[in-house]
Amino acid sequence: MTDYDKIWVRVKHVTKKFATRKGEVTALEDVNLEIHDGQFVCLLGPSGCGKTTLLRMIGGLDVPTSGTITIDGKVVDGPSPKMTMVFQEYSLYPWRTVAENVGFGLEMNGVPFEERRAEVMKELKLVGLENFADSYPYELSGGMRQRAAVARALATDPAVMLMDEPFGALDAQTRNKMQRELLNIWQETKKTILFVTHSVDEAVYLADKIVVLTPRPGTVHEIDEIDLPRPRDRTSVEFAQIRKNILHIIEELETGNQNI
Ligand SMILES: Nc1ncnc2c1ncn2[C@@H]1O[C@H](COP(=O)(O)OP(=O)(O)OP(=O)(O)O)[C@@H](O)[C@H]1O
Repeated sequence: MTDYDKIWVRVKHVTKKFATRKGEVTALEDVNLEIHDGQFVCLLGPSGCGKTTLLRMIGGLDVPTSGTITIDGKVVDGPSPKMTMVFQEYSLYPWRTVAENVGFGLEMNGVPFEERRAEVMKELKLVGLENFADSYPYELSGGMRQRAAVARALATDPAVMLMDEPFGALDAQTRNKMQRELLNIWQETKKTILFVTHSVDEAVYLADKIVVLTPRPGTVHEIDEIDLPRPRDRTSVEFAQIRKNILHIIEELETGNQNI
């Protein structure tokens, strides 16, 4: 059951610096964020503002330079079965069938074949790929591969799905279709989702909370949270109004005016 009061992810005063050949790069500075159970949160921001860096740290693939990230109250100290990541480039194993890819996490967790197959088929049905279980990734279109990647993420029943521009490589039509499908999956599974995008339209369409991350040269990164009405309740007029508000907030953040 979804309980909006429960906080799965808490990011507190997180700063991330990278040492590079040209000196130190501050990718994120003093970022704070909370993600509640069942929320669909979109992390929005221009290229290079630190979206992937934040997602990787939440997923335990990298560590903050300072500050803390907790999942369900425990400090993140590496990848955890509570979180799965879906990347833009699908990351499917080419030598495994779709079913074997989707069941990979379960296989690693020692789930027996019959049980695994049943779970895999359930997830493949959810993403509309039940007739492609025994196909190989190269036999699928880009959209179908991304659906397989979503099914693989869902198969291990994570508390939070971290999605890094998962539809960025798809054509506009397939991208729209995948967005609708993801919303349906979200409503059916009640998963908590943190979805990175640089598209304002995608964020407004998908999210019930948008977090805007904006780099301002020479100063700290700004982050602003906008709580939105549930996507299904929105009319096109509301959509346009929300989009306008978000663009205004981004503009204000970029010019450094905090009085919005
Ligand atoms: N491993 C690394 N080593 C050095 N600098 C890095 C590393 N990873 C990220 N950075 C730097 O940190 C900053 C944020 O990068 P990040 O990839 O998180 O941005 P992003 O918002 O996800 O960008 P995009 O939308 O283009 O994917 C950039 O200046 C980038 O060059």
